[in-house]
Amino acid sequence: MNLKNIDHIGIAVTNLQESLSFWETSLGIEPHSIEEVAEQKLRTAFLPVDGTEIELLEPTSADSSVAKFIEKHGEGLHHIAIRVDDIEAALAELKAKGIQLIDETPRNGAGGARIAFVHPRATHGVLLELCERKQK
Ligand SMILES: C[C@@H](C(=O)O)C(=O)SCCNC(=O)CCNC(=O)[C@H](O)C(C)(C)COP(=O)(O)OP(=O)(O)OC[C@H]1O[C@@H](n2cnc3c(N)ncnc32)[C@H](O)[C@@H]1OP(=O)(O)O
Ligand SMILES: [Co+2]
Repeated sequence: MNLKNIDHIGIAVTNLQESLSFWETSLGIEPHSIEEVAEQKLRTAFLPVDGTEIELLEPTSADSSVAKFIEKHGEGLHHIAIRVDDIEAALAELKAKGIQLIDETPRNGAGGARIAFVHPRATHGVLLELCERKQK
């Protein structure tokens, strides 16, 4: 499988503005994009950190998976995203190996990315996102 860099690290937050103000005022990192991703029922902000990014995730609905996560675990680290060249090929390879996938076909992510998740049970406790994007 042709894995690239850690594309981003997702952090679940209850209030995007308050969380952003920490990253901006304390660390001096500005978001390069803030976007609502309707399909995932959330709003995201992407903050660049030397070749990778922090993705803040604020749920926009009580039945969003991020809302459920915060309800159970509180705010905090939610997923790690690894960039791949060819997401269909990566998913086919994992499926052939019998790995438990959440998405067998890609969904729409932020910034035009195509994304798919591997179940935390398969990865020993980490929600893993595969992410294909044209450019960054
Ligand atoms: C915008 C986009 C982008 O980057 O472009 C994004 O990032 S979207 C990011 C937000 N979207 C997503 O996360 C979509 C994919 N996620 C999902 O489908 C769901 O959240 C699941 C991961 C399947 C969890 O579903 P649900 O909460 O209904 O199940 P559950 O609570 O019974 O959890 C099943 C088991 O997984 C664990 N679990 C749940 N969420 C976890 C997480 N984020 N990291 C690690 N473990 C996690 C639970 O503790 C539980 O463990 P035990 O079995 O040991 O009790
Ligand atoms: Co993500």
